[in-house]
Amino acid sequence: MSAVHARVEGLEARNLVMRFGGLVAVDGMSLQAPRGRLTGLIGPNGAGKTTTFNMCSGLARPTSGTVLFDGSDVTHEPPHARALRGLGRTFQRMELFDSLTVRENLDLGREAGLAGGSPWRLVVSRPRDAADIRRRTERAAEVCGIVDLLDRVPADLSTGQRRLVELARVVAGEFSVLLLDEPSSGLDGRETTEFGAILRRLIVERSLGILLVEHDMALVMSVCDYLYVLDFGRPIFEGTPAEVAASDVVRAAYLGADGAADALEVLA
Ligand SMILES: Nc1ncnc2c1ncn2[C@@H]1O[C@H](COP(=O)(O)OP(=O)(O)OP(=O)(O)O)[C@@H](O)[C@H]1O
Repeated sequence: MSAVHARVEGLEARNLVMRFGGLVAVDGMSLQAPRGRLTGLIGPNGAGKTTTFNMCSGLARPTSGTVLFDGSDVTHEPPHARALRGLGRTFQRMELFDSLTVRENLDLGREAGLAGGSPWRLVVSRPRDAADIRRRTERAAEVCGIVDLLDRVPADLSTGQRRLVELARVVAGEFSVLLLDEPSSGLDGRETTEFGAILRRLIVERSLGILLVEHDMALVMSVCDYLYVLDFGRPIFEGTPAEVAASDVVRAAYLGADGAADALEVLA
C-alpha cells in the first residue's frame, strides 16, 4: 500500500520504532511538528517520549521509521547536521555554562550554528558574524524577557531565570523548529505561566515550530495547539487539547478522572 504524504514545513516522524534489546520503547510513532504550531508530546513515565524526542533530534537512531525535516529524509543525519537545517533542542537537565555571562551563553547558541557550517569560522570569525551574533542574542533576550540578566552569570540566577536563559539560547540559534524537553521543570506556577506566554510569542511572532515534551498538564493544555499521546511506546491518541481532555482512552491511560477534569477546567 502506498500513501501520498504532503511535505511538512518543519519536523515530521513516520512510524518510528525503537527497540532496546527485548524492550520496544517506541512502537510505531508518527508525528508532525510544523512551523507555526506548538505541538505537545505527552504520556506517563516511561511511555517513550524522550526516546521519540531523541530520534527526532538525531541523538538516537531508530530501529525503523523515518524522520523528515522540511520534507528531506534526515533519519541518518547526526544532530549537528539537523541543527544546520534548523532543528534546535534543549535538554531535560539544563546545560548552561556557569562561568560565562548570560550574554556569552546566548552568543554560543548562534556561534555554534555558524561554526557548524565551517569549523574555520570559529577560529577566524568575521566582523559581520560578531554583529550578527550580538543582534540575535539581544533579540532572543528580548523575546524571552531576560535583557536585564545579560551581564549576570547563570550560577547566580534562580531556576526560573535559568530556564529562560536556556530557552533564549536555543532561540538565539535562529532555528525554525525547537524541541523542548520538560522546559518548565522546577518552575513555580507564576513562572510556568510566563514561560507559556513566551512559547506562544515564539509561535505567533516568529512562526517557529515547537515540539514540547512536558508533564505539567496545565501548561500543556493552555499553550499547545495539538497533542500526541504515548502509552507503553504506542501512540494512543492525537488531537487538540480539548479532544485529548475529553478522550476516554487518554483518561484511562494517563490523565485519570481528576486530571481530565483539571484539563477541561484549564480549557474552559
Ligand atoms: N538507552 C536505553 N536502554 C534501555 N532502555 C531504555 C533506554 N532509554 C529508554 N529506555 C526505556 O525505554 C522506555 C521509554 O523511556 P523514555 O525515557 O523514552 O520514556 P519517557 O516517556 O520519556 O519517560 P519520562 O516521562 O519518565 O521521562 C522505558 O521503559 C525506559 O526504561
